[in-house]
Amino acid sequence: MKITFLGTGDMFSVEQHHNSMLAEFGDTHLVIDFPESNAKALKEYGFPMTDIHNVFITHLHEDHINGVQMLGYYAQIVGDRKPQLFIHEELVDPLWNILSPGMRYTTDGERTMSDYYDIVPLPDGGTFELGGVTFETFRTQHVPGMVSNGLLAKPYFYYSADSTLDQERVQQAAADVQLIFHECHMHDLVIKSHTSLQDLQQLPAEVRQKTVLMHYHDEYADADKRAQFNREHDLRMVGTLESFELAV
Ligand SMILES: Nc1ccn([C@@H]2O[C@H](COP(=O)(O)O)[C@@H](O)[C@H]2O)c(=O)n1
Repeated sequence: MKITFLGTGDMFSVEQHHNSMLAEFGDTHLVIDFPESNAKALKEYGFPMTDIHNVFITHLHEDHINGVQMLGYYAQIVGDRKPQLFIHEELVDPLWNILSPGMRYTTDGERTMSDYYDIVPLPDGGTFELGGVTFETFRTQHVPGMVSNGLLAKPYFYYSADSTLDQERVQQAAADVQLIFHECHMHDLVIKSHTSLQDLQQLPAEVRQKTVLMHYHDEYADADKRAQFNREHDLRMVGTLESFELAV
């Protein structure tokens, strides 16, 4: 499995793309979240947007979904196939509420969400399969009351999505995967909906060594700054368009 980060920035990032990850495996792929910055990242990476067929949506903060309208239109107007959207069942209607002002009315009449996307609604803890890989979803501790999901793909990766640290879950998953992709705001303060470096440093050394930090603020858009961080820590930061090869 080849993992490529299409973006690693947080909500306020202007110097790097918003956080999103592409996993390529067998003859298929999955993109986690679809910010508008993915269009540029995919072009830079050389992956045509018309070839994006599978997207998992973690939650509905704008920086994770503000490219979903473009993807739907692009697939229909330039491409020839609707993308599948894997999404928690309680997020389907709220997502259409966000998209519909720009997508309901067309020059060919009214449209619904299923005219643009093949929706795969997932229950709490639901799983889905693509290319022989099972993806297990789980609720994350992001903002109280808000539905937000992470992803576990054994034996490949754990993806925290946006979350405070769920230490028990991370430690349990670490035994089954090669890498833990975990959000980390990298500010020297407490943000109640996100994870700090200090939080992640509480993980055992063998878990930290598998942990890759994503979704951080723009100070670390600078590659030299990340390289210095990576030299000084046992967990490491990933940069936009950086890739990892994960063995079966
Ligand atoms: N510096 C920051 C950045 C974000 N937040 C809170 O995080 C949530 C949005 O994060 P996403 O990346 O999911 O869009 C939201 O609850 C913000 O209030 C913050 O408090 N400080």
